Amino acid sequence: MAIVALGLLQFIVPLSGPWLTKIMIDDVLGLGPGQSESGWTLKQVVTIFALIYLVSVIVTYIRNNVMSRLGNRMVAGIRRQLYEHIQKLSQRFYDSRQVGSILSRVINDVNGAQNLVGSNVINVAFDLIMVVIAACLLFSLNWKLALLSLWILPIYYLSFTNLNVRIRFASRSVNRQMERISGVLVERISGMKIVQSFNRERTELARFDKQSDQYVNHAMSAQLLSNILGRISQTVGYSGTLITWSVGGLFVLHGDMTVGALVAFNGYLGQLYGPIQRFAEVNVTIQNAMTNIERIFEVLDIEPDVKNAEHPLPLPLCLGDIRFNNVSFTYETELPVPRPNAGKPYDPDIVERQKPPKPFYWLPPKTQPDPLPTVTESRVALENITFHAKPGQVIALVGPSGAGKSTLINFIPRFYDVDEGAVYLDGRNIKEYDINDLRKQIAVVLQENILFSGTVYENIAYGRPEATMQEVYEAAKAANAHEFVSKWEKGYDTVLGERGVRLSGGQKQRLAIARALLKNPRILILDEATSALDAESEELVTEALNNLMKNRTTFVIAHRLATVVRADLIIAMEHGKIAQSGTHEQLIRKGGLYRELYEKQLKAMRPKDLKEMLLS
Ligand SMILES: Nc1ncnc2c1ncn2[C@@H]1O[C@H](COP(=O)(O)OP(=O)(O)OP(=O)(O)O)[C@@H](O)[C@H]1O
Repeated sequence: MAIVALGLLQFIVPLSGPWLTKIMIDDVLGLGPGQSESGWTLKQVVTIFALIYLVSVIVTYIRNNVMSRLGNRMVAGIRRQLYEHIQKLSQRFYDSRQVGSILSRVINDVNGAQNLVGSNVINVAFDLIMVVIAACLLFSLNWKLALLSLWILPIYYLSFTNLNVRIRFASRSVNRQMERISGVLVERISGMKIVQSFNRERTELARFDKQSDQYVNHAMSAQLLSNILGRISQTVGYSGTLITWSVGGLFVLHGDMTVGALVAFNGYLGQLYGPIQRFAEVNVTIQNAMTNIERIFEVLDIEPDVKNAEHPLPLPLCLGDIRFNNVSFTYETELPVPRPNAGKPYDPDIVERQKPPKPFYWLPPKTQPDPLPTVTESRVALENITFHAKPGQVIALVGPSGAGKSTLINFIPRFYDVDEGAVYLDGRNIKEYDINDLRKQIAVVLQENILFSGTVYENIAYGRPEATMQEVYEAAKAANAHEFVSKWEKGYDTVLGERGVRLSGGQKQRLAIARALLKNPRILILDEATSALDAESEELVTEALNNLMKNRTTFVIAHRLATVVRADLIIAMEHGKIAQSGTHEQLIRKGGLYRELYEKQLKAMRPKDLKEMLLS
């Protein structure tokens, strides 16, 4: 409201200027008829001019401030909404996108959208009102001259209609190309060790150059079109002014118009053409921002596929009884495909520019972004999985690589939902529970654990920020992490992560175990560390894990025989199916996949570990 009021006030200056000029020339300077009756003095006119200028400066200052605040707040709101939304999306969303490309939407597209929200659109709206008022005033001053100077506007309209759609297409390519650049860049920067160790810097730079060049090409096409539009509107403006001076001059010479009226007419003509030209200039920014907004909505429109039931059941505390009933699951990954008839070999680094379908538009067309063509690649990962984990049991998942072990554990915290069959927790379908409550009961410790930048304390208390210092110490002690943390000068206030202390694999793992312990979950999901740890670390980690597993239903992707042998239920998987299940003794007796795996691992074991395992 305030902006509109201020915007309206701002009209006073440009609109009253030519009118006062007319009074100045015709009445005060005495160049028009009947000047003696109007009674305007030079002092009065100059004072009004001065007042109007002063108001203009103040109003513009306030308006710009209000607008930038509004723009920034709106953009911050959009960014928050986007982040909130992508947090709700399941792993399916993250499977088919690069981190950099998601980042590009949250950072680059939202920034682009700010250009629209920040200033241009509101200015354009005011400018449009200004154009209408200026046109009315032109007609009131001299309708014949007004008609003459307005006839060229359709040229502008048609060029705008036709060039704009092309600018929009080019802008879409600009943003898509930026997304490709971000995708590759984030991947390569996070994997810089690999790039450097394989001496691939030059190749990577060449790839970056290729992507960048394409970005420049797209951006240049958009700017070229915009430049053409700008020059057309400039030509329209100049032609209008030329017509006014030549025909209006004749009117004045024949006494059909006063000098003041002609000058005022030209002033208003400036207010008519000015906004049109301004619009042409900011057009590329606006079109770009519109495509940024399209892309933000593309993400916001993705329906989360893992979501709460309409009336979710609260789950304050669960027993941890888990039953998989005939669960099947297929990964569906969307892969880009070459555009049909593109005529060039497909290059994943390059976004080809799409051309608008029609050569000529009489009306501004509504264009939707053409989705990039993809093929869906399906991979059956699990078939008919049925088993029962009783509260407090340890379930060991074993099997060759790619058998489906990690996929199986993803359904318990609902990182994905099953395609067929169901997972039951304490006798009810897991989908019936409130998803936040469900996740409160589960802790996940993976092989490659992620710690965030922040202090040791913050990392351990990540799942329970309200935990007391004492609770954090106890969790760290049980996880065998207290000793190494307390040796550091700043102890639990030591900053980890990007600009902080780097941790060894074993230390990371123990902090992740402390984080899980503090959460005190009923269900635990573990992906055991493999050979990455040295003997001493492994011993400490194993002890920590044993502490963590006590009295919880534990699913463990087991790499160590000691865990497997002691498990209450061993599930041996192969090609997405359960090949065998039972206890160690049962499965050894039966023979088959499990015994083969067991014997293979037994041979590879260190004598010390073998002794330990047999004694335990
Ligand atoms: N995000 C994904 N998108 C598509 N396919 C996937 C995805 N994750 C896993 N797969 C496929 O599903 C199958 C099972 O994979 P999964 O990771 O569950 O096996 P795993 O037994 O845990 O293997 P590993 O012991 O090597 O970790 C494999 O064929 C794998 O290629």
